Amino acid sequence: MSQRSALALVADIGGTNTRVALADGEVVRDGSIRRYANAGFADLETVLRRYLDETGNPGVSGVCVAAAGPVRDGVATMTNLDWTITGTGLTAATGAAQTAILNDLQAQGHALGRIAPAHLRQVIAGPKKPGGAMLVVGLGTGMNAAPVHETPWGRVVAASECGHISMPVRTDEDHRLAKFVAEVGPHAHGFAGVEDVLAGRGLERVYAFAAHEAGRTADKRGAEIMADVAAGETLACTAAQLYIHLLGQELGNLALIHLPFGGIYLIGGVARAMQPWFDRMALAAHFRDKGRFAEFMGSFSVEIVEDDYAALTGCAAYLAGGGRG
Ligand SMILES: Nc1ncnc2c1ncn2[C@@H]1O[C@H](COP(=O)(O)OP(=O)(O)OP(=O)(O)O)[C@@H](O)[C@H]1O
Repeated sequence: MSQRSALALVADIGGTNTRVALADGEVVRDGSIRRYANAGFADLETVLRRYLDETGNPGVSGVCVAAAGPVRDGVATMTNLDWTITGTGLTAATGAAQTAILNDLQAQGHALGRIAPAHLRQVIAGPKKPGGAMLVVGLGTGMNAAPVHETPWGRVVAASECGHISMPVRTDEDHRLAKFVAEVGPHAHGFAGVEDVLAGRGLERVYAFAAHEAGRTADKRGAEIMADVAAGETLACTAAQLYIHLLGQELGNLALIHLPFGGIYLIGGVARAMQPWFDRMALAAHFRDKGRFAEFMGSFSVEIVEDDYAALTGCAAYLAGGGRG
């Protein structure tokens, strides 16, 4: 990839929703963003063709997509959706010769520094070192994270699949939850990964576990659980407290692995839904609960990104920068 695109198509493909836009160089065109529910489409190519039809078929010379799944040898496999994305498919759907496929968290990493301050809200206070490493953590249909490093050769955003490492286990209750998630709860698959407790369905599993512990059976969707939390319903509050304990633990683990002194950024639908409860349910205390490293944990700032379209900005920046990093 060496050419710069005049007009590019950018897309963020989550497990539930796909957002599509046009970009002039590194700037997402005002008013061009459209959102599609994946359930209504057979594949990404159909979504992109629909978008281009709806926008009068503007010629695009480049396309960059951010996919919620691993990208290997230029092919993305969606983790929570039966779609595979290839450069050939993108060219066939859009006519663009220049294609790039990123993991969605990598795209989010390329957006950092380009997000309007009004879309950022600090949820754990701490210093932010200019030029320091940063970390993006996504809590949506899936969970993942990507470290962001500024180098003399430009920005490098490393891909990972850290949503599929073991969930944090600190207390006896966490042990029981891990066993429940791996063996008993909804969608049990013999393993209790971070995504299994922290993504959208993760919150629902944590709620099912709280019910199980109370000798009940309960099955509720995330938005219903959060409405119950707002209403002060005991089971939902117990689940939210456990969720925030796990989130704090895991964010602390990731901070110690990557040392993001430039800031930690939370994105995704579940992060935004949970955010009003972070202070009341002591996210910062759980984050800093690292024994003799408790004070050190004060070196990190955590912010929520309230812009649901930041990955599109990241795709545009990546493509305009020549597709490196
Ligand atoms: N108010 C809410 N309370 C709890 N969970 C919610 C709420 N709103 C959305 N969610 C959950 O957020 C998830 C969707 O988040 P988001 O829109 O960030 O997903 P996505 O971009 O499609 O997913 P991903 O990129 O992680 O695959 C779903 O699991 C949904 O259940």
